[in-house]
Amino acid sequence: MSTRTSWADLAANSAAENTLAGSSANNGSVRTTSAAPARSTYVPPHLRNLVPSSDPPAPAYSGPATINYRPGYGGSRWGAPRNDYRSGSGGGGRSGGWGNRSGGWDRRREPEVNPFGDDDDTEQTITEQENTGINFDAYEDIPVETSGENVPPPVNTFAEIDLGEALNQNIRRCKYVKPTPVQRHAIPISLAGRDLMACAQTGSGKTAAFCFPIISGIMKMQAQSAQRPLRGARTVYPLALILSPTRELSMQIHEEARKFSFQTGVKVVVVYGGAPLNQQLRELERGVDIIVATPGRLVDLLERARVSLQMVKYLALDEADRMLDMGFEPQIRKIVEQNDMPRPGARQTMLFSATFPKVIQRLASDFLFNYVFLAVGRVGSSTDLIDQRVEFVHESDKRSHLMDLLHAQRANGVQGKQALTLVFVETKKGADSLEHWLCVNGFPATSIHGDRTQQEREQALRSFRSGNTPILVATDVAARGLDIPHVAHVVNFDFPNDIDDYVHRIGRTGRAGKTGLATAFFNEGNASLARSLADLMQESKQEVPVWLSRYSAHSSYGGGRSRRSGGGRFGGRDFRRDSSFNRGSSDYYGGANTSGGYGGYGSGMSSAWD
Ligand SMILES: Nc1ncnc2c1ncn2[C@@H]1O[C@H](COP(=O)(O)OP(=O)(O)OP(=O)(O)O)[C@@H](O)[C@H]1O
Repeated sequence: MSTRTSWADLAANSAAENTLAGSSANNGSVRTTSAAPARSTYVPPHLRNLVPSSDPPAPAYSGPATINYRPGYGGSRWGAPRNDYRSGSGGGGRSGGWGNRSGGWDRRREPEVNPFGDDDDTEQTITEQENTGINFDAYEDIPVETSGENVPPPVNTFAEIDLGEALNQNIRRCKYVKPTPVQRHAIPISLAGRDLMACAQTGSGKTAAFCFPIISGIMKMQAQSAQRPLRGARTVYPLALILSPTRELSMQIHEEARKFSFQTGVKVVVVYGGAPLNQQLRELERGVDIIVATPGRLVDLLERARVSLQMVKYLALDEADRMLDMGFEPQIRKIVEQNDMPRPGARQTMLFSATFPKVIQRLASDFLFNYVFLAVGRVGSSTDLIDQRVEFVHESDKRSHLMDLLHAQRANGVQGKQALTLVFVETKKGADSLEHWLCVNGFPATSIHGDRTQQEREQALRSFRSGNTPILVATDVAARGLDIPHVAHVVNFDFPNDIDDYVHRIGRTGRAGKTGLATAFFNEGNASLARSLADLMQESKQEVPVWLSRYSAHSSYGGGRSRRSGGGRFGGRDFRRDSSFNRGSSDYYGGANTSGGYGGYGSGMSSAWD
């Protein structure tokens, strides 16, 4: 089943929806369950959150509930202003109104920090503007494809979905007036218990699309007083696992999930490499329902038997194509297949990304059971909210060209806290060197890459995010997922080796209905990507320079673009519909079926474009 994504018409109803969302959620399963006849296992509301989510008693602890990753470290190493921004920010502020509610994940031990109130006022105001001034109508014409058996229909409003009152409250606090297209489709599919492979453009709200069903599902489990097994003294048993490829993205997902789960009784903990393990262990010991993790640190915790995946009901892979490419696949298989995690079908699996090459789709189907494929927009396409420019620049001219761009920006008043510039380079050394050069030339810059310490990486991001250092030079470590308001310009100083990386990089701007600018420096060295780039630009209604068309005419698909082929204009996105994968591929399906039928494409499968 499929419908055209059309939610601009909902704008007029948004106020009514805000009201309705609350009342609808009152019918949610939390209440329903507590009123159910079988009361032998009834736990009074005031004790429900005392059912520990990990066995050992909490250690004495008086600090904040969140990991402090905001040390007072300067932004740039090269003389740009040092920033101690937010040094005075603390709790309080915006807890009024909700402070009396009886939620909270573990009130015995410490009060739940209000994630809506612990940032300074400036950022709060920015967030509100972000979401209320949002131009999601820009997505109105995006085609949506769903395929799979009995696909649950999309919703038009949050009020139509039974997410639970506490979560609905948080959605209102986030100022999310209506669901984005991917949310409209993905949330009902996940709430119906179906596995999902979802592809939607950068900045289109995928995080909430997988977080909401997980949080809502755990709230229901808690209301049913679902007990976790007796366990080893220090092992924790999360109910959901969210994996992401970078530390910073995991931290961001954690922050988002904490907001969404505020006062729901659902506890979210993040674990990632480069930060002290002990601190993360202590956090886990205080209780965890949802664990957000980078693969390496999670493997470490599994090997130490500090985390068991035995109780995992929900598995979400953000940036799923990256998680399953050659770099990460062995670790993901180890986590998902070689530990005690329930098999596909016994858990619910959700895979999300803006890009999903077919080879990776095929691999991913190992992890899924009778799943729904959802594509909002063309798989791997970029949003036309991003104004894409490509300039032919020889290697030796790149710096002076960048300088010209930055001077022009300055002259046009496009700079400062409201207009951040993100510059992507290929190598860590290149990032250091360009950062230095920019600073020396009067453009405050900082950098993020894999050779910087975690503290430095986080400080660089903070300094950029706050606008104190309005230029960030980055390797691909910052290419995916990061949601930084006010990134006005993404510069591909070095063109990436894969067109999908280009899609993710430019997707750091033009998010959530806002417009953005992306400039790429292109030269002979990138010729193999000319066709992929020209196609991508055309798809997103961009003007393709004549010289690029000429390059494109002489090049074959490269850098992953060929993976997009196979299908008509809007067809062939779900690899199961692609004849090259189906014809003569009985081995593949046979193999999958013998191991439990994962990924099969049942006879009742349907697919449609609107
Ligand atoms: N329903 C909504 N209404 C308003 N804003 C929303 C809504 N859903 C998400 N957002 C905002 O949109 C922005 C982008 O969301 P998100 O980071 O989840 O995008 P994404 O699709 O995961 O992007 P990427 O592919 O880059 O990872 C965030 O700032 C988020 O708060």
